[in-house]
Amino acid sequence: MLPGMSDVAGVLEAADFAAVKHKAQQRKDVEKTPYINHPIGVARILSHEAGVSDVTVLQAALLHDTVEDTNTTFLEIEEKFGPEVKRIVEEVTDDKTLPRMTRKELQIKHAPHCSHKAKLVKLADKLYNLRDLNRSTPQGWSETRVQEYFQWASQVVNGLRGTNVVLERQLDQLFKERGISV
Ligand SMILES: Nc1nc2c(ncn2[C@@H]2O[C@H](COP(=O)(O)OP(=O)(O)O)[C@@H](OP(=O)(O)OP(=O)(O)O)[C@H]2O)c(=O)[nH]1
Ligand SMILES: [Mn+2]
Repeated sequence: MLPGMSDVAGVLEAADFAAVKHKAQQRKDVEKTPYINHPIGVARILSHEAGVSDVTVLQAALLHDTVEDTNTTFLEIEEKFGPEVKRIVEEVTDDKTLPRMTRKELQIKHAPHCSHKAKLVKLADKLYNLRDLNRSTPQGWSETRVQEYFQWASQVVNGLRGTNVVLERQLDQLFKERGISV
């Protein structure tokens, strides 16, 4: 964030940056929802539900999929938003050069070692994606694949516990509805 920039301006700067980066992308649902709805929704869960007001966390939430899913580099994030935001985004970024199963296993393995701020972003990301799965099934996903995503997400969330009571309670309710014991 540039020196002298207010908190509100800094958050809007991240929202604008993410919107530009994700502009050609859509969600996997039938309506082809603009991808930017997801990072904005994740930041909103943190501010409106989890009670998070830390600007670096809200910025990282807005930016959390830019490196993973667009041509954005960590250097770009660091130069524009500083080392702390860059570090959080780095912690929540999967290495897309790895096979999908490996990436999924690594998320379970790495979750307990994330910083508190990265854990907040990861919890809100999972909560948004699980609610989204309940709202609309992504194109090409079977009911089994949806259930497997819930199962996997519960394992990641188990490594993120003790971070935010509200988010964890919301997630536990969704797992319970799917018959997943946590
Ligand atoms: N539920 C849902 N997810 C969608 C939709 N469109 C895109 N996604 C994204 O798809 C990812 C989950 O799909 P997977 O097949 O499991 O993972 P992959 O894309 O990384 O291979 C999530 O990425 P992510 O945010 O990076 O989270 P993560 O699950 O990879 O940690 C999620 O944001 C949609 O319509 N519904
Ligand atoms: Mn995400």
